[in-house]
This record gives sequence, C-alpha cells and structure tokens, in this order.
Amino acid sequence: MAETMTSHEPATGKKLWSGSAGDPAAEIAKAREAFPDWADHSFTFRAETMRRVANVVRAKEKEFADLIARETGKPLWEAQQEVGIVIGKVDISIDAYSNRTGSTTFEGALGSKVAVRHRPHGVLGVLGPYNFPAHLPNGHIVPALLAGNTVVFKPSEKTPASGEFLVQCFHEGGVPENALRLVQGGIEVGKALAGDDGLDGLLFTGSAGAGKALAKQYADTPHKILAIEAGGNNPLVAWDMKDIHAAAAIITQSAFLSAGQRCTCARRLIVPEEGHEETLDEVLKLVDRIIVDHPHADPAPFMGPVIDNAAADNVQEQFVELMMKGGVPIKKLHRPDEEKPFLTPAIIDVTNVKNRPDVEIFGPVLQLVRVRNFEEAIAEANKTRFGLAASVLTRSPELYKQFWRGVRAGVVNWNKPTNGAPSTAPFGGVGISGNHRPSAYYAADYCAWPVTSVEAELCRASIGTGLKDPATEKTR
Ligand SMILES: NC(=O)C1=CN([C@@H]2O[C@H](COP(=O)(O)OP(=O)(O)OC[C@H]3O[C@@H](n4cnc5c(N)ncnc54)[C@H](O)[C@@H]3O)[C@@H](O)[C@H]2O)C=CC1
Ligand SMILES: O=C(O)CCC(=O)N[C@@H](CCC(=O)O)C(=O)O
Repeated sequence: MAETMTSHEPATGKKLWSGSAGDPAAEIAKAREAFPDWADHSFTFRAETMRRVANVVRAKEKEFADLIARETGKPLWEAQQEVGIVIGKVDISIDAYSNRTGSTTFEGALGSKVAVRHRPHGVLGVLGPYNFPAHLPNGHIVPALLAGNTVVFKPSEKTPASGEFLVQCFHEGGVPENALRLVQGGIEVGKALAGDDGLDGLLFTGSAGAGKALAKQYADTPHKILAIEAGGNNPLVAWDMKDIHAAAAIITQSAFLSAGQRCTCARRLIVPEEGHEETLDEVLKLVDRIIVDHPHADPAPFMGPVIDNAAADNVQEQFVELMMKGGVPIKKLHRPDEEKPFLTPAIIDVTNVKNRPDVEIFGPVLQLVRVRNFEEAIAEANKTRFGLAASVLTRSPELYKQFWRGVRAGVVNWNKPTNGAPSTAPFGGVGISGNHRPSAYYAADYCAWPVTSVEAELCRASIGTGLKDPATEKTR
C-alpha cells in the first residue's frame, strides 16, 4: 500500500495537505509515452504553451502565494516574490533557449554548411527542495519542457501542496498531463526516481549530502545528465564601508533572509580585527528590530519560522556545538516556543574555534570571524569545501578585484548581499555546491544536447591528397 503523507503549516502546526506517495516508474512510463509528441512540436508552440502557463500562475498569484507562505512559513511578501519569479522564469527561459541552445549554421569546407541544432534528452526527473517549493523546481521544469523533454517532478516531502499546485498550473496552461508528471514522496521515492532506467537525466536542487549520494548513484551511468545545485557555507567579508547603515542592512539581508533558509545566505561574516565594532553594533541594532512572526501577521514579519521542529532542533544543536567548541555568542539563538520552529536571528564569534565544522547551518545563524588583514580574509573565505556565494563590502575597486580573483565561488558580489541572484544570469557553485552545471540562465545547457551536422546538397569528393592521379600516375 502507498505510504500516506501529510504536510503541516510550520507556523501553526495545522495539517495542510495529505495524500499518498507515488510510483516513479509508472510516472516515467507515462512521461515516456508523451515524449515523441511533445518533442515534435515546434519551439514556438512550446514557448506559447509556457506563456499560457505563466498567465495561469498570474491569475492565481494570490492563492499560490498564500499556499506557499502557509506551507513553508515564509512571510507572505516573500511568497509573493516567489510567485513573481515563477512567472518571470518563462520569458527568461525562452530567451535563454535561443541564446544558449538555439540553432546556428555557418560555412564549412568545400561548399558545405555546418549546422548546430539541439535535441531534448527524453524524460528528465526534477527533485525540488522545500525552501523555494515553486521557484526552484520551476527553474528546471520550464527549460526542460521548452527544450522538448518531458518531466517527472518530485517536490520536497515537506512542501507537497505547493508542488501539486505548480503542476496543476502547467496542466491548466496546456502542457499535456503526461508531459509533466507529479510524483509525491520522500527520500526513498527520490532515490527510486533517480535510479530508474527509464529516466534520461536528473535535475536536482537540495543539500550537498543528497547531491553526493546522487552522484554516487549515477557513477555507473555517466551518459545520463545529472545537474546538482546544492548549498553553501557562504562568506561575506565586511571590510571598509563608507555607509555603515547600508552595510548593516546588506549583512542582515545576507544572513537572515528567509530565516537563513537560502542556499545563498551568508553563514560567515569576516571582519577586520581592528575597527569592526561599529559595523557589528549597527548590525545588532538592525537585528533587534527584526520581526519574527507568522507569515500573514500584521505588521509583516521579516522572518517566519524555519520549516519544521526537526529543522529548528538541528539549528539549535549546531549553535550549541559551536558554543561548546569555544564560540562566543554575540546574540543568542532563541526559540520562544519549544513546540514551534520559530527561531530568532543569532550571531556567534567563532574566531577562536579550532576545527570549525565546515557545514551549512540552514537557519538564522551568522558566524563572525575576525582576521588581521585582507589576505587572511580571502583565506578564511576559502576555508570551505563549498563554493556557492561570496560577497565583499569595500570602497576599494582594487580590493574587490583581489577578492574576485582569490575567492572560489559561483556568485561573487561587490557591495551587494550574497543572496538575491538574478534569474537572467547563470547560477551555481563550485566545490560540493554543485557539479559544474549552473542553472538559472544556463539551465538551457543541460536540458538539450547539441548535434553538429556537416551538410551539402550533393556529394563532392573531399579526398584531395594521397591519391594517384590516373592520368599521370603521380601522387597528388
Ligand atoms: N544551489 C541551489 O540552487 C539551492 C540549494 N538548496 C539547498 O537545499 C537544501 C535545503 O533543501 P532540502 O529540501 O532540505 O534538501 P534535500 O537534499 O534534503 O532534499 C531535496 C530533494 O531531494 C530529495 N532527496 C533527498 N535525499 C535524496 C537522495 N539521497 N536521493 C534522491 N532524492 C533525495 C528530497 O526528497 C527532496 O525532494 C539546502 O542545503 C540548500 O542550500 C536550496 C535551494 C537552492
Ligand atoms: O534560480 C534562479 O533563477 C536564480 C537563483 C536564485 O533564485 N537564487 C536565490 C537562492 C535560491 C536558494 O537559496 O534557495 C538567491 O540567490 O537568493
């Protein structure tokens, strides 16, 4: 019998959704059946269908944002932003398909033409995380469908309702039911989907640990596409800022947006030993004003709860571990109600913690590291196996240049937060943050394979040398 699943509102504990886990093999079979027809449609047809999907989402914007806010706990304004990004993804992906994977022809040798065209892989799986239950899977689904693939999508087991809503929008917009299949379930269903022989590739967004497990699972199938978008232990260097208030706002947004549940959130604030106190005071003033509350509360909160009690327990344990290793809390992590996953923003000085765990604390915890000079700041920024996002706050273009060249990350920003990356650019990380298949604008790349054809309307001999001339018996 299929496993029963439920999802609960993190802010209230109320049951939001219940259903059954699905069967990935059955869904892949349906998507396989739909593939030839969907791939045979013109790109224009598929692009128009996607635009209709965007219109459906637009028409349901309020309802969708309300659901996302309730299911994830993120503030309503942030859920509204997420729905806006879902809509915007369609035009960006249409543009990206043409720019990254469209068709080109150019002159070849001996009057031939060289044509480069792209073809879809077949049936692609999409595994989504809970923190952006619509935007991130949508960021794979739209480019995959546009390129002519069909898709089987498994949302996070923590946000099944948002995943289901998203798929309904595609179907209402005219994507055939079997061209996009929904399969609900947890890790075991994810593993079964990823490992099914009928799948031509997998587009994954989630934790680095799961990414590694999937890379192992795919070791025997190097011919299958595997795109991994994982998390980070992201550094933010606050060095020599002119406007301390603005800098404090950037630091606060970087660390605590989405209650710290963005892969791009700053986890480490790296500051000069001498003269960082003013910046820190300003950050603390701002942090003290942060409202942590229900997603629909009035006044609107900056942060909601984290996704569930288990996640809150985990963040609390990681904070205590840092304290036990010698970390000095500057602003303690509080959980006002032990039964609920609301956490207040926390800052801890870990400068003297030896063997700091290089992990992603997926919650509102910022670790402060004091360093003696800018070289040390770059070295500290690179003290991680991850490599997703990094940012430097400095007045000096030279220091930014040094930072840009010295830091290993897929997103390297100057006087801007670590998060809030644009969908109009490639997005991905190095190290264990990914596998060199950046998504967002470059998602088009892994959704289609290029076919190069050297073409001529008539056969013409191309061997000119190394043959004997029949008339003279001489070698040409
Ligand atoms: N680089 C990026 O674009 C982003 C990365 N993330 C990362 O995602 C994480 C938070 O999301 P979570 O939902 O907790 O991630 P997760 O890794 O626990 O789960 C993601 C999805 O993969 C499935 N899954 C987990 N383990 C699996 C396995 N071994 N085999 C097959 N499927 C498996 C889950 O059921 C879920 O659908 C954070 O680490 C965050 O940094 C989140 C958003 C964007
Ligand atoms: O995928 C895109 O279209 C752009 C990248 C993006 O949305 N990045 C987000 C982080 C996603 C996450 O943390 O889960 C950001 O930079 O805030």
